Amino acid sequence: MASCSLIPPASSLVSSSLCKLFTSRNPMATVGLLSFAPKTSSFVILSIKQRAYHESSFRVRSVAAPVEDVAGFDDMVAGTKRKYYMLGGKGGVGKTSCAASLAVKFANSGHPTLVVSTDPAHSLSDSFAQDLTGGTLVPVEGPECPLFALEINPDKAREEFRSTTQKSGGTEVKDFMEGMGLGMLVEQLGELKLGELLDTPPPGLDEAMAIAKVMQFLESQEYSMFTRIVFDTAPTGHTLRLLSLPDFLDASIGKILKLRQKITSATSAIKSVFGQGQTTQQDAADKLEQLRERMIKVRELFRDTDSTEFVIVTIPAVMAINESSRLRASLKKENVPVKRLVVNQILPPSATDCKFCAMKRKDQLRALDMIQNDPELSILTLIQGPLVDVEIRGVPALKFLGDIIWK
Ligand SMILES: Nc1ncnc2c1ncn2[C@@H]1O[C@H](COP(=O)(O)OP(=O)(O)OP(=O)(O)O)[C@@H](O)[C@H]1O
Repeated sequence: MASCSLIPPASSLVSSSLCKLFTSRNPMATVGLLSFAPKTSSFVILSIKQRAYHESSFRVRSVAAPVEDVAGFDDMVAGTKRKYYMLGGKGGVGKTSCAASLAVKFANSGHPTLVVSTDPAHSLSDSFAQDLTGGTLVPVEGPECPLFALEINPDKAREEFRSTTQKSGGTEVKDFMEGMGLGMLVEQLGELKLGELLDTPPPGLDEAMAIAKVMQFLESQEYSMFTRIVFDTAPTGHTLRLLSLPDFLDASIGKILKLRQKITSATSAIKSVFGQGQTTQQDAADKLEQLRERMIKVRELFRDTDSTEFVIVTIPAVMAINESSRLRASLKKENVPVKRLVVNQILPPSATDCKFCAMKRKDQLRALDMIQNDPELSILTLIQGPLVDVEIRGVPALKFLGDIIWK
């Protein structure tokens, strides 16, 4: 008599069907699945037939792409190791409301939590209905466990950095170097146009510097208590540019640092008479090196599947969904882990729709259908957030929204 006993981890539907198929062909066998290699879609089956073990391997032609096993909020809240959640998407879809509600939920679940905004148009203060401005840690009143907010002003972060690096372009150094016959190096320094870089920064630099600033904070003792960090990021375009920025900065800062190496090793005479000039040059170079290192950390943080998750927030509208699909594709290209898609502002069910609501609902259903057929989005765990009839402001409202969305 055929029997099919599965050896863990063979517990999926696919493996159980496969065992049944195997036993129907080998009625005298007792089988178990030994392993499954998703890349090659190969199964190895162990069977016991006539008191002997046999191993057979199968290649399955088409296996549906395994949807990543994502549990709900339980999975997000489990463990005390620090985890980062970045919420991003098109402007106005509800990123801040979702980020703030997630932060409240983490805090109410016992995690000392930090919610950070790196969006130049901050709305955390509006969302919490408390003044959280100032660029430093501000406690949020209301949740059961400590919840702090940090609104980083990207302009200020850039200005701070700029004031130190500017010193390196001082005429004293240039004159001195001309005098030493190193005019060529001065020209090269000029070509780097560091001042201009900071006056008209490439898109994404502001956001990158803001996140770099957060990384700097997070290294300090004061921040060591936080086990959950939620980022309310800038709208999609900024996020995408931010992701490609570290490579650009790495290259340009690398160039500057190489030049510094040249200058400092060019002649020991420069070192001995550089005096103040050398110190400022050194300060600026150190600052640049620090920025470069932080950029690398930011990039690593975004790609660390163990500690970081990027949650895409969208609404059931064609334009927003198209943008989310592009965002997901770009994040995938950059190896940024994405598991969940929040579709916010879905019309709640109603028995008596007015004409406007009926049309709107039809439109939303069409958009939701698009998600199911979108190769980038259909694989994500879908979280539906209802459109609520009051503005979401303040901790009680955020708790209410969080309890609906983060389950
Ligand atoms: N599910 C919802 N039901 C009702 N109103 C909502 C919902 N989600 C968000 N809102 C409201 O929509 C507005 C925009 O939300 P929010 O500021 O969170 O969006 P955002 O994506 O962060 O915007 P921005 O890109 O401008 O920063 C706010 O007034 C907020 O209260």
